[in-house]
Amino acid sequence: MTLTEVDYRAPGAGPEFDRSLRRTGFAVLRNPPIDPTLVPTIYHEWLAFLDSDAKLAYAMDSGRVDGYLAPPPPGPINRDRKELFHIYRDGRYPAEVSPAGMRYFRQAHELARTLLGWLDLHGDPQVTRRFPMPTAGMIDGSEATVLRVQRYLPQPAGTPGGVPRALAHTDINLVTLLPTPSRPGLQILVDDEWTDVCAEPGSLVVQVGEMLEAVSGGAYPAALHQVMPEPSGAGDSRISMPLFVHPADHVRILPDRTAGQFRHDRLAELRAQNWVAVAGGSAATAA
Ligand SMILES: O=C(O)CCC(=O)C(=O)O
Ligand SMILES: [Fe+2]
Repeated sequence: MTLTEVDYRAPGAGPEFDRSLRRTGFAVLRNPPIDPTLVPTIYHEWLAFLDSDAKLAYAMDSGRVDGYLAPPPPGPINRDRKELFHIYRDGRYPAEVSPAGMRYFRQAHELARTLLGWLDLHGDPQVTRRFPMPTAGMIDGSEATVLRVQRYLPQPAGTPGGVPRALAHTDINLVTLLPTPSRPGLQILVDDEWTDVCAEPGSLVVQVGEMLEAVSGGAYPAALHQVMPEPSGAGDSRISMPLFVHPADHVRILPDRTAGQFRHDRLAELRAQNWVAVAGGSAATAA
């Protein structure tokens, strides 16, 4: 399948974005209105931070949802081998890095609001009319949105080529904004085929999450995605930085479930399935 890319600045970007989301569950957005120096700066600074022991002072102890989560110990290969740091608007932020991560959070969140507004403007009124409120308004005042800076460890020598770096999953939130990671590997299932989504640096992949699928009665299908190793084998570590955009907790996603309940229930299910779930976003690792 050929990937359609939506140029944020082009006339017709809104309707094209909406069509792509409805047809495939995701869209690749070029020229997003985000300072282009931020993502490379963050990858550079956070690689050094994650290489240091300073990260350990921010451990995501039990009960906390912000901060640093270590990779799983070596062992079964069917676990996502990555370490990560969760940044919430009001959560801990490392003193060892510049404020670029926080600036990115704010700019990407503002962009998410604009993109959800495109659904209100250009979506099928039959679908959006049934939403409990305008889509863009769903994220106003949300405290659950989380920016995850994560590093996949290099694959150990001898790892079979077909073992994913991130197991296939859907994100539980409304939409996810993913700037181009430091290495390729992301695949999204489109028409029953795993499709490589390898956008050029400076682009953003926007994925539909389970809450947007639920609130739209399936009109916007959640993107099933995974991260595959590079064909060359072992490979480098890989940094990616999804922003999991959540509605405010009170927003009614289903007649019997608010966004807060939806998140709580899905995280409980993921824990029960042995995913090491991290409140706020998708599950981080599977055991
Ligand atoms: O690293 C990527 O490319 C995707 C990450 C992802 O899907 C996730 O963390 O939920
Ligand atoms: Fe994901």
